Amino acid sequence: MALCGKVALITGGAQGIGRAVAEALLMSDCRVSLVDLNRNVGEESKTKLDAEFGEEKSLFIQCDVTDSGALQDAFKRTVERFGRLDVVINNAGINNEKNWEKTIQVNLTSVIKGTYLGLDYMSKEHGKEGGVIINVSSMAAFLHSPHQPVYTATKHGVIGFSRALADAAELGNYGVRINVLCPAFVDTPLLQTVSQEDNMGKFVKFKDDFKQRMDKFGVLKPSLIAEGMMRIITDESLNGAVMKITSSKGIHFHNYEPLSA
Ligand SMILES: NC(=O)C1=CN([C@@H]2O[C@H](COP(=O)(O)OP(=O)(O)OC[C@H]3O[C@@H](n4cnc5c(N)ncnc54)[C@H](O)[C@@H]3O)[C@@H](O)[C@H]2O)C=CC1
Ligand SMILES: CCCCCC(=O)/C=C/[C@H]1C=CC(=O)[C@@H]1CCCCCCC(=O)O
Repeated sequence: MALCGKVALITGGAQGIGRAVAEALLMSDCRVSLVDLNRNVGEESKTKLDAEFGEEKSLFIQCDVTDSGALQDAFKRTVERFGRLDVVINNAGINNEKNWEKTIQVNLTSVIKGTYLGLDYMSKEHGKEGGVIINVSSMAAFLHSPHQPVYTATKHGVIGFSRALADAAELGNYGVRINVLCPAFVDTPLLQTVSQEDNMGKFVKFKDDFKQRMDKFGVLKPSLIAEGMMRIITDESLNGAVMKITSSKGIHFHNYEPLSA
């Protein structure tokens, strides 16, 4: 997909990985809609992006992705402002094993809703021009840990849902590619929550083990994750792909055994 003039909606776009991919897209002359719960950080990011790229290139929408109406409105406002939608990145995520129901709502339920909204605005089944959806999972879906059982479950779910829907998109000729990105540890505020009891609950007692894994596996820069996302967006051969990004192997893909006859 050539990005000049295209439009991307990024949930959780105010900081961290979402902010990094927003910058990468803007540098490719794509316009971006930052959808985020955090109004203060979102408006700060918008101000900085305006200074670098011009205020007409981006939009910040304060939105809780677990509020279905607000999420629908964010998609509607994005298309009203920019006239089209080509890329959806369902990136917003939390790490809360105490309020684990909330973790499921943000990390999985809202990713499903954001994916279906993306199809509403991009799929040829609705007379649209096609596009690409990236759903953000985690390497926790491949190397689980005792620290985050529900977070891990949500990230597994993102992979299963996305790969199944990618098959449907191909069979149904939606013209929309649906792919998954699984980063290992990334240097963002989210990573700091692993030592907080408010987030980890009883699993906070395992924080030393978690930190040992961070030391062992390394911590990635958000810009590398953005690079992986740009590859998914621009490589139109990718549908149902699961990109993994680790310190040891960099950007690579998970290989699934073909279905046995
Ligand atoms: N940081 C890491 O080590 C890794 C992160 N990931 C995933 O990457 C994605 C982005 O995470 P980071 O950038 O690291 O986190 P972050 O905490 O820096 O950014 C997440 C953004 O999502 C927003 N957000 C949270 N709940 C929301 C809601 N209900 N509605 C709208 N926005 C909401 C936050 O306000 C924040 O701006 C998440 O899905 C996370 O699970 C995956 C693997 C590793
Ligand atoms: C608080 C959210 C941040 C955690 C997200 C995440 O990806 C965690 C993954 C780890 C949980 C237990 C593990 O051991 C996972 C490590 C994943 C790194 C795997 C790297 C493998 C390699 O470099 O070959």
